Amino acid sequence: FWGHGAAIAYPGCLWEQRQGHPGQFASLSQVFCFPVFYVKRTKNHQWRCNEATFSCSSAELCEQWIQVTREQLSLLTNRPKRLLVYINPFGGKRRGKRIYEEKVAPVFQQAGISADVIVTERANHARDHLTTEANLQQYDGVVCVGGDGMFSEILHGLVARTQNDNKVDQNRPGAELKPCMLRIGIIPAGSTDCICFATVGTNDPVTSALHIIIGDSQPMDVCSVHHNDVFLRYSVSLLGYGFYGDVLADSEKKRWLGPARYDLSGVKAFLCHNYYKGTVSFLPAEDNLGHPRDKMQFLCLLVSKWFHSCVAVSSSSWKVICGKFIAINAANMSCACPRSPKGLSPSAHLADGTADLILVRKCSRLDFFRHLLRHTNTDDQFDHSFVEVHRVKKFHFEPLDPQPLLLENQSELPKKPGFCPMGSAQTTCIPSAAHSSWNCDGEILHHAAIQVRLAIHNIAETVKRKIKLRLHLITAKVSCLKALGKTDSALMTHNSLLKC
Ligand SMILES: Nc1ncnc2c1ncn2[C@@H]1O[C@H](COP(=O)(O)OP(=O)(O)OP(=O)(O)O)[C@@H](O)[C@H]1O
Repeated sequence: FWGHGAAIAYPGCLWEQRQGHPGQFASLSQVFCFPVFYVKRTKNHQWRCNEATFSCSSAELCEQWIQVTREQLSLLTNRPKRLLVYINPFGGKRRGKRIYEEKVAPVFQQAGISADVIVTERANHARDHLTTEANLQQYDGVVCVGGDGMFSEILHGLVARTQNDNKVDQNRPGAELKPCMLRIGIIPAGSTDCICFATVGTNDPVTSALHIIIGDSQPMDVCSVHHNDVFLRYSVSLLGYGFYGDVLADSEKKRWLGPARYDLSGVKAFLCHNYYKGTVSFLPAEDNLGHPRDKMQFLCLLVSKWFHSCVAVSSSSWKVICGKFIAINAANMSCACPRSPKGLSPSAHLADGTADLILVRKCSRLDFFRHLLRHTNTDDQFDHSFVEVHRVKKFHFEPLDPQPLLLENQSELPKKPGFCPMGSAQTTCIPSAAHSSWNCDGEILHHAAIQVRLAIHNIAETVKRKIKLRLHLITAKVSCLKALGKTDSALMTHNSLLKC
């Protein structure tokens, strides 16, 4: 079972089974069996839970197998045993609770995972609970049942809690933030679920549950967004000004429409064809971190980056671009979703300490349509004279005209009841036609002028963790075979696994 997937749970029971031969009377014989549940990869990156039944000729051998398997599984320390689950009952088509109860809870139970479930009662309930109340010591991870907005809420809660516990002031622009020790699992139950799609490759609750059970992990970069040295929010996927900001701002007024609101607001923003004047300045990433138009495969680049990151490469200097922009997008990850399987920036990486800054300058409506259309097919969306893309470590945006009214110490314009910003001394502005708003992972930021920098990233840890997991698997199988006296097979497994 190691070859095709990883064993996830086994009740370790023995039972009697009737055996017969075709055309003969079924004879009653005692066979000792034990089931092993394992992950099977199906099409489109989806995973399913399968069961294999192993039979042994004697009870002792069966017991021995169960014990050895149990011991080996207990060595896989990256698998969670206790989880804290937050369900947004209002995300997407409002099916979060049902999805969890019908598709996820049974698999967790089968894998012996205990879960404390909190169904949120208001926006930011999960964030506040994580920041102040939750006893995080007793959990191996936090699970988000909802969409990108809910994920962002949980991320903010966890990051804030980690900084508070480590006495780091997250509001200070240059603060060295501490990475979070707890992992966040995502069960897709929102409208777009872009973060789940970009990390797992599909929006399927059972697949996500299985990834959580076997302890898969994928570190991510987290960007911090400030306005005049005041902290606004963190971002892990998309920061979009202009087109994507306008789509979000309009779609928030149509929440009652469900996921269809994005289509309607998208068409409206496209027909409005607004452009915004301003200055973008950015610090380009080092050359060894690749370019957004590279066609290199994700994993190869990730590993090569890890090696290259050991070599000191001098940083370039800041670059400044002024102009009229239809869209300014910063993608921390590909931002792929079912409608745009390649995403906004197909070769953006999840944990390399950079973001891809995409500038779409003022162009005709038809040209912009051609650019948008390329997000849905295999053509290169950057291959237009009015589009430029840079891999960056930091960037600032300043609108040409200063924003009109700033109301000190008031909360940001509410996106929905109960929404309040993360920063302490917030300043608020009223959006005007000369300015768009920023779409920060699906949340609106009304400040046009922002400063963005990569705040947390830990690529070396990923690679280390993956190597460690592989070694565990090899040793587990070899020990199983040795325990059963199959030394030759153990040696063969050891050699063949080491080769791959
Ligand atoms: N009980 C609740 N009542 C109202 N709002 C909530 C509640 N729980 C969470 N929220 C808020 O709902 C917002 C949207 O939730 P979520 O991201 O799950 O769904 P979505 O917006 O439909 O999906 P997506 O973000 O993928 O487009 C989140 O920003 C979250 O803060």
